[in-house]
Amino acid sequence: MLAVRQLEAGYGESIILRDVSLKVEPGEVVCLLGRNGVGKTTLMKSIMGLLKARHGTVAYKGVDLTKRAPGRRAKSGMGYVPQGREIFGQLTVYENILIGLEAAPREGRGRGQANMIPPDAIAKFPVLPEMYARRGGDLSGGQQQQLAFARALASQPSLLLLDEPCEGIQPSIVDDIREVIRSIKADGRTAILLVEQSLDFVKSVGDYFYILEKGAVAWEGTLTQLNDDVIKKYLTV
Ligand SMILES: Nc1ncnc2c1ncn2[C@@H]1O[C@H](COP(=O)(O)OP(=O)(O)OP(=O)(O)O)[C@@H](O)[C@H]1O
Repeated sequence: MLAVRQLEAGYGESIILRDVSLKVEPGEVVCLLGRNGVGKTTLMKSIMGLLKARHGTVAYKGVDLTKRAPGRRAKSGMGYVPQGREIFGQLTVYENILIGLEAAPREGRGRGQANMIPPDAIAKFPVLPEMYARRGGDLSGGQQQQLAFARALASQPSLLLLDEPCEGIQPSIVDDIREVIRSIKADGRTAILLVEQSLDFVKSVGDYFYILEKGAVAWEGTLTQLNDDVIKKYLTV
């Protein structure tokens, strides 16, 4: 479903990602690991089209999207929960979710449904409807993270890019997010690419793992292959 091939990307003069290739299939949670600054967020941005590829390709459902803008990638089914959440602080919770809905493909939605938030996106976060009228900026970090998730789910994506969804979040909401990821995985239709620092968390949801080092894939494998030696070599600070 998502196939990144020999991707090279960077900022200005500096090349950050070198020759990165990876795949994510529906029903699978693929985790992207690596120490701080190795290029995980840069890779997520490149997949979403927020950063141009200098070399290589990003293909999705068999279509080469490398030259397409982020909006068109979202309309093709990519949902993005960015690091730091990037909630619109002045907009209400409801308006924030509507912005996610804008990314949804128009076809398949009948008249009168254009502004309908899919019940599925909200059912996973029952606390949100109670806060529809509040400003996004007034929510706690954990509530904002749930909002960012619901905003991404509003477009009913078939690929979810999650960049550190548990960063700075209290344990009870981390548990909620784990359950949401598991339920999305269980439906078998959605592919998930997850960046997360907590090894316990990624081990509890992940099917396959890529480790980046200096912007390149240094290791890849399954949960059982992700042993103490690999962790010590590539992840321990
Ligand atoms: N907008 C930018 N302009 C220039 N350099 C950047 C920019 N964003 C990131 N970098 C650099 O790119 C490299 C990779 O950063 P990136 O945020 O992708 O790493 P990361 O693996 O996600 O790190 P972390 O775990 O700390 O979030 C770092 O050296 C960083 O300083």
